[in-house]
Amino acid sequence: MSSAGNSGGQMGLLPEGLSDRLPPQAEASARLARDVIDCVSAHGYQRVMPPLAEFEETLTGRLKSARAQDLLRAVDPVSQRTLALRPDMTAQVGRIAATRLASAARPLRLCYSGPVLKLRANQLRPEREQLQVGAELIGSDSVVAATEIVSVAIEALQAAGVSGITVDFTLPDLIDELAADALPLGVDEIEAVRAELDSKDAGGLAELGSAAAAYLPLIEATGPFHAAMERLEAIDAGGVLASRIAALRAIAKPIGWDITLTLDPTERHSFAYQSWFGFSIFAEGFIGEIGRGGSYTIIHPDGREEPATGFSLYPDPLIDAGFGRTDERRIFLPLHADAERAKALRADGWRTVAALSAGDDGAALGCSHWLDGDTPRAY
Ligand SMILES: N[C@@H](Cc1c[nH]c[nH+]1)C(=O)O
Repeated sequence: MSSAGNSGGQMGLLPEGLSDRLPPQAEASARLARDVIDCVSAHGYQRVMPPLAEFEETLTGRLKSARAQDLLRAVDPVSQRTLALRPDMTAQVGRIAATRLASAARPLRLCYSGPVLKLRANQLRPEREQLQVGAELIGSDSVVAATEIVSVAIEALQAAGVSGITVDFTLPDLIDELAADALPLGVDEIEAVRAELDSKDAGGLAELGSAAAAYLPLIEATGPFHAAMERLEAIDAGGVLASRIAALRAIAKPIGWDITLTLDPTERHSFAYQSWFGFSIFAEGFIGEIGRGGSYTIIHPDGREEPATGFSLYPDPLIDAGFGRTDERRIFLPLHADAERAKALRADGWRTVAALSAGDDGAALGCSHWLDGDTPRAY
């Protein structure tokens, strides 16, 4: 969120990582979220508004393989149960899809926008509260579903004025799949191999022994999409890899030439519930990802599993950089200005700022114009 919020004299007024959005960024934030939601809605995604907090177990138990999370928790004096503030709305949408909308027709397209909260900030993003805007396609994790989600995510960012977009494809469950058969690893070895792959440490990986060293070529299969895909193809790991390679190529195919595509097959996302397909979105000039997405599995109350695919954008850095702002025309209305004329100006897109007393100063109140009789005049 805005650095303006916690800077200077405000230091210490709010807990670390939480800040106010002030004008004009608060409005820019709302406008940008609206632009993204409008774009997603135009593709048939209907809005849901889950609550800010819910029982901890419903936040963590609905998505398969969700990692135990650092959550901001409180004991609810009403139910005597532990509540948690949401760190992510995808799990909430999963709960809605598995319960109240369990019998709605599939595929079910839902979208959302709202704040999410992390217990701890990281260096890249010092803010603990972030705006999250996203869409979930429930009932499918097919190539067609993934293609739709990736293209809607890109279109939504473009609708918000973002250019220079890079999409980085990942294969979240690849290590588990390979370890189970083609490149076998013991259960206790998997985490060590993952850690070395996370840090792209070829030396460390080789030191783990010959079974782990079989994963070395995956480190090389990283970078610009087509070259990295060729290196991935050269790895002989049977059907697991072949089907994923074909799927990634199919998803990549319709993506516009103006989008940079990269591959990082072993990259892990923070929430770690993605199944076969994942992606991160970056924009030129911004450090860190501004969106993530992928396929995942929702667990219904009866144990049934349902595939889904979705994305979430985190637009705060865009707002800090001035996206979402418009040139607003503010006009000062002196005392006793004509109310009908003022109404007509508002209908024409002006923002009117009415004097409450003779001493009010329109220019100091941010107006570029004042109403002189019937005529707007520049200060
Ligand atoms: N909510 C996920 C992204 C996602 C949405 N749907 C599926 N994955 C995240 O923020 O990392």
